[in-house]
Amino acid sequence: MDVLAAKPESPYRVFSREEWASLRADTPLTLSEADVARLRSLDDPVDLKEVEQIYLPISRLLALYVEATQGLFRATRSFLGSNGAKVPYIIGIGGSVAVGKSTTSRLLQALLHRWPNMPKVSLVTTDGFLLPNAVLEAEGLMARKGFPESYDLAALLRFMSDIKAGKGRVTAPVYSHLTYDVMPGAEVVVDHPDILILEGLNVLQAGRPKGAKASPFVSDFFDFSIFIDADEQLIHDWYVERFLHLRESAFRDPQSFFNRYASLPEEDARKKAEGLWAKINLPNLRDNILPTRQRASLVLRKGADHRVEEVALRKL
Ligand SMILES: Nc1ncnc2c1ncn2[C@@H]1O[C@H](COP(=O)(O)OP(=O)(O)O)[C@@H](O)[C@H]1O
Ligand SMILES: CC(C)(COP(=O)(O)O)[C@@H](O)C(=O)NCCC(=O)O
Repeated sequence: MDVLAAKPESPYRVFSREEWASLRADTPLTLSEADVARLRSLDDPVDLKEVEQIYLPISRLLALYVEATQGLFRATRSFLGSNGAKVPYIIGIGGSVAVGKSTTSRLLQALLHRWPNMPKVSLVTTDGFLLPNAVLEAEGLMARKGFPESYDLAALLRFMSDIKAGKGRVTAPVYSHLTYDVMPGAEVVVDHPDILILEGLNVLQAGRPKGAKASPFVSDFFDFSIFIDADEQLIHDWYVERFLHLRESAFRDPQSFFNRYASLPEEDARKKAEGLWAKINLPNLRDNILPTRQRASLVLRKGADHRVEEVALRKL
C-alpha cells in the first residue's frame, strides 16, 4: 500500500485480505444476507463473505479497543474519585466521495450493536454540517461542495465537543442528497450513545474554523478512525456509474436537484458526471482527502468490485 508500505519504520502493519480474514478468530456472524442487502448503498456489491472476512475482524478489534478504553476511563474516575458522565467511544470514517463510506458505516453500526452487551451505536454524517446552498452561492463556493471551506466547522467541533463531554440530546443538522442542500429545521438527535460513528470526507482533516487561532481538530475527538481507500481511477468509475444509475432512479423525482439530468441521453449524463468528478471531487480527493489517509488507525484498500484487498492497521 505505497506510503503505508510494510517498511520497518512504517507505523502500519499491512495485511493481505487472507491474513486479515484469519484475525476474525471466533467472532460470531450476527448479520444475515438480507441485513447486508438492506445496509448496502446503491452499486455497492458488499456481501456476507466480505462481512466475514473484512468486517468481523474489525468488529473483534474494536471490541478489544472499546474494552481497553473503558478500563482507562474507569481508572481515571477512580483516581479522581468522581462519577463522570458516560463518554461515548468515537469512530471516524473518511475517504473520497463514492468510495463506499456509507455502506461501511452502516455495516459497522449494525455489527457493533449486535455485540453481547448490545451497545447503542449512533451514526452521523458530516454532510449535515455543510453550509446551506444559499450561503455557498453567496460566497462563490457551489463548486467547492465537500471542500473544507464548504463546512460549518465551528458547528461540527461544537457537536463533537458536546458528545465527548457526555451531554445528552445533542443535535446535528441533516443534509438531503435529493435537494442537494441542508434540510431547514431537520435534525438528528444523538442521546448518550455508547459508540458514535462520524462519517464524512473531511473527518481526518487538520483544519481550524475561519479566524480561529487555536482550536482542536475534529479527529482529536476520535478514539479510532478508518480511511477507505482505492485507486483514483476506480473511484472515478464508481462515481460515474452511480450517477448514471441515480439518473434512472433518484433523479426522476421532480424534487431532485439533478432532475434535469434524468431526461438527458446517457452520453450527455456521463459527460456531466465526468465534469463533476473532474471539477469538484477529484481535486478534493487529491488536495484534501488523500493527504489525511496516514492519520487513520485503519486503512481499508479496495480493489475492483469494491472488495477490500489490503488492510493496514496502525501499530503505534
Ligand atoms: N445525487 C445523489 N442522489 C441520491 N443519493 C446520492 C447522491 N449522491 C450520493 N448519494 C448517496 O449518498 C450516500 C453518500 O455518498 P458519498 O458522499 O459519495 O459517500 P460514499 O459513496 O463514500 O458512501 C451514498 O449512499 C450514495 O448512494
Ligand atoms: C455531500 C458530499 C459533499 C459528501 O459530504 P460528507 O457527508 O462526506 O461530508 C458529496 O456527496 C457531494 O455531494 N459532493 C458535491 C459534488 C457532487 O455532486 O458530486
